[in-house]
Amino acid sequence: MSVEGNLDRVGHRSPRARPDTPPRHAHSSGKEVNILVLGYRGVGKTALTVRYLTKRFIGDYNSETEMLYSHSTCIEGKHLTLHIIDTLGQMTADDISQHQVLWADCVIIVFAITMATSFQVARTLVEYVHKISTNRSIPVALVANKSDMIERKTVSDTEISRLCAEYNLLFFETSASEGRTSMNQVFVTLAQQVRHILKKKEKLTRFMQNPAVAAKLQIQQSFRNLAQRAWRTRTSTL
Ligand SMILES: Nc1nc2c(ncn2[C@@H]2O[C@H](COP(=O)(O)OP(=O)(O)OP(=O)(O)O)[C@@H](O)[C@H]2O)c(=O)[nH]1
Repeated sequence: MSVEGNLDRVGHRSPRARPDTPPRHAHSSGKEVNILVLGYRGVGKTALTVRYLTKRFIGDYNSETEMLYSHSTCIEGKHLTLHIIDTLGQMTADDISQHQVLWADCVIIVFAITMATSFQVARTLVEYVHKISTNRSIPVALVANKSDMIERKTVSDTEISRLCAEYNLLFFETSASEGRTSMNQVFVTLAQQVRHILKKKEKLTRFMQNPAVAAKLQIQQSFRNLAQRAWRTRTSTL
């Protein structure tokens, strides 16, 4: 297998095993990005992951094992390691591991434009990921794969747009069999988004740690406490 960058296949699981404890890679460290690939069976999760990593479309993939890949790359001039879990196809949200969603810095949800069921499952997966990750904003990409089979398309653009708008999803149309550029866009855009979110968080932390800001926040809090105490005294005397 020809390999782009430094691809290290670090592990795989036994047939249809549920990996409850994904490997620990530093969460949002800025140097490592954890990417989870979800979607109904046969939509092309492996094909598009392998296409991104190796530039190749093999056509026939082993569906019995879940893979974890570690891939070194350079994005916006920074060296990053992408850890990618290519999951076994999900039939319902019950097939997703909550631990994997919590492990992920970003999620790719794939459906095939030729398979209406895969879009319905994608919606369920989007809802599940949204529910599990409410406290941290993680970028989620919806990927419409098999765009080379446009004549057999059964999912409407209106449905897709509605879902993307509802959950603020990034949207990509891809064909693992026809080209690699679109795969690059998916993985690179997500990694960039993760880095931007991290940068914003770091900026906010630095701002909050500034002594002048801390003092100002403390004064504001004291005023708030005073106001609350005064309100409590007034209501208890009424
Ligand atoms: N025409 C076309 N076929 C594709 C494309 N992507 C994947 N396939 C084919 O679709 C089939 C399923 O692809 P996989 O990558 O194994 O799909 P998967 O989602 O990983 O499947 P599971 O592991 O069973 O969940 C294979 O026969 C692929 O060759 C695509 O973009 N276009």
